[in-house]
This record gives sequence, structure tokens and C-alpha cells, in this order.
Amino acid sequence: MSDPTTTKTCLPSKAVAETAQSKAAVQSNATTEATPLLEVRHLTKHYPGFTLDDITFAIAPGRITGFIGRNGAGKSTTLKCVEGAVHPDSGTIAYFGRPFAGNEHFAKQRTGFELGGADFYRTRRVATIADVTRRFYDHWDETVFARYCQLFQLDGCKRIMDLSQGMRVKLTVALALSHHAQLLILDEPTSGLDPASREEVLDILMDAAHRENAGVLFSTHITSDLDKCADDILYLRDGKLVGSGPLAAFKARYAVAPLPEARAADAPVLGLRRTAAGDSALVPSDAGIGHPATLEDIMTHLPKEDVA
Ligand SMILES: Nc1ncnc2c1ncn2[C@@H]1O[C@H](COP(=O)(O)OP(=O)(O)OP(=O)(O)O)[C@@H](O)[C@H]1O
Repeated sequence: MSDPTTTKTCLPSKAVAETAQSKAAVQSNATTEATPLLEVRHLTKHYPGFTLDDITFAIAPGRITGFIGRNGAGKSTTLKCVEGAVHPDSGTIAYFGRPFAGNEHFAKQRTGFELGGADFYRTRRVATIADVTRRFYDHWDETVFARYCQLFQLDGCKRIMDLSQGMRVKLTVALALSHHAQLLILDEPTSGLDPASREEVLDILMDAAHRENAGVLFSTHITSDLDKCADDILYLRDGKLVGSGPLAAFKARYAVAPLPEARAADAPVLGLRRTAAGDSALVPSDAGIGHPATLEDIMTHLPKEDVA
């Protein structure tokens, strides 16, 4: 890779000089393998007409968790509660073994959030956003940020409102990754990206997890994102967690068969999908019929009550 200092940015030279905080310093605070980076227990949030209902999960070091669910399932509400932007009605949130309440600064120094915040600063320039962000983080690494600016071709002189949607996503991912976070929490980081850029972002998340031992939690509607890189899955439906744990084990629970075959075998029909070839049914894999379900199959076979 070429010299990152040649990246086209408007970054103040003083900030550039404040380069290379020691990663070891961050990792000296690292938790043990046994301690989840993030532990959410019984999280509940009520809105009129919607309840995020008793959500419990944990994020471990070195693993990527894909957070999926249909529009309005409650993914962003969950992530905003975890970030502290929304106050839950009940439940507990702990980062690195410490309760979030009372330890927010500790948690945020070690966590990279990408929850769409850059959109609030539409008239500001990329370099200004970077400047504000670097002041907050004790372990901000200018070299890393410059490298991402170069990789993503981010122009520091541009205003947020003048960036494409994809460039905004790349900026927020770059900001999240530039302070040696041990945990990354990203809301739809690949939305609006072209396929090549999506691959770049996913590769970066995989590097963070598998080389740096960071934990990653990210929401997406793109099931191929998860097929590419997720170790674990959280599946929300109507505010309830209906699936969690290793992705392979989750998928192995399901099979897909033509509806008549499912009926003939007296298999429980968990979901239905209308196709040109006829109705297809999502069934438990131990029914012994059909073919293994893909994640896309599981997501697109609607619960029977939603189809009726
Ligand atoms: N501030 C709010 N006030 C009232 N209702 C809200 C608020 N924020 C979210 N909701 C509601 O909570 C529900 C879940 O929304 P949320 O944005 O968490 O879903 P999501 O899974 O992230 O959806 P999408 O995939 O479309 O982004 C929706 O019914 C939404 O209207």
C-alpha cells in the first residue's frame, strides 16, 4: 500500500502529528476470553404499537454477529439502547464486564459505533468530523484513519451532504475503526454500497475480528453479507429474538420443501413462501424432507399467520 500520508485530506497538521497511539495501551485493558465484550440481558423498550421484548445476547471477542430481521423488527432500537442513545424500560447492558450505567466513557473508548450519526452534521466537512472524533478518543490512530481515507478514497475537504450514501457509510466505518476499538457495533454498514465496496467493508470487519480479536455486531438486510462473514446470528421478529447463536447451527435447524410434500409428511410448517412453481414451506430439518434452508429461505418464508 502506498504512503498513507499522501491521502487527500484536510486534516489539521497538529492532529496528523498526534499519530500512532499505542495499540498495546488499549489492549492492556483487554478483557479475558471468558468475559463477553457486550452482554445484554432482558432488554425491553416500549413504543406505541411496538415492544422490544426481553432481548438477551452476548458478543464475544473474535466473532462476528449478524443482526437480522425485517423492517421495523427492532434492530436499530436495540442498537440505540446499547449505545445509550435510547433509554430502555428495563434490562441491563454491560461492556467488558462492567455495567454500562456509570461506565459509559470506559465503554465508548473501547467501542466503535456506526449508527448513522454522521448524517447529523450534513454541512460539516469530513476533516472536521474526523477532528471532532479524534478529540474524544484517547487511542485515536491518525495513521489508521489516513489509511482508511485512502482505501475508501474519502476526501477530507468534502461536506457530508456532498458525499454519496456509500461514501457516508465508508466514513463512519473508518471513524469507528480508527481508535483500535475492541468492539464494533454497526447499523447496516453495507447499505447503499456497491458490491465491491461491500466486500471491502466486510473484509475489514473480518480482519478486525479474526486478526485483531475484536467483536463485531452489525445489522444488515443483505443475507449474503452474513453468509460471507458472520459466525453468529441474532434474528429479531416483531421485537422478539427468535434465533441466536452460531449461524451454521441456526441454518441447520431448517429445511425447505414444496408445501404438498410438507403436508403429506405431516411436517410442522413454520413459514410459507409463494413462488411461480407453487407454495414452498419452511419446515424443521428433522422432518427429513426437502433441502437445507439458506438464510434467505429462512428470512423470506413468512410465518404462517403473516401469510393467512
Ligand atoms: N422514537 C420512536 N418513537 C416511536 N416509535 C419508534 C421510535 N423509534 C422506533 N420506533 C418504532 O419501533 C419499531 C422498531 O423500529 P426499528 O427502527 O428499531 O426497526 P429496525 O429493525 O431497525 O427496522 P429497519 O430494518 O427498517 O431499519 C418500529 O415500529 C418503529 O416505528
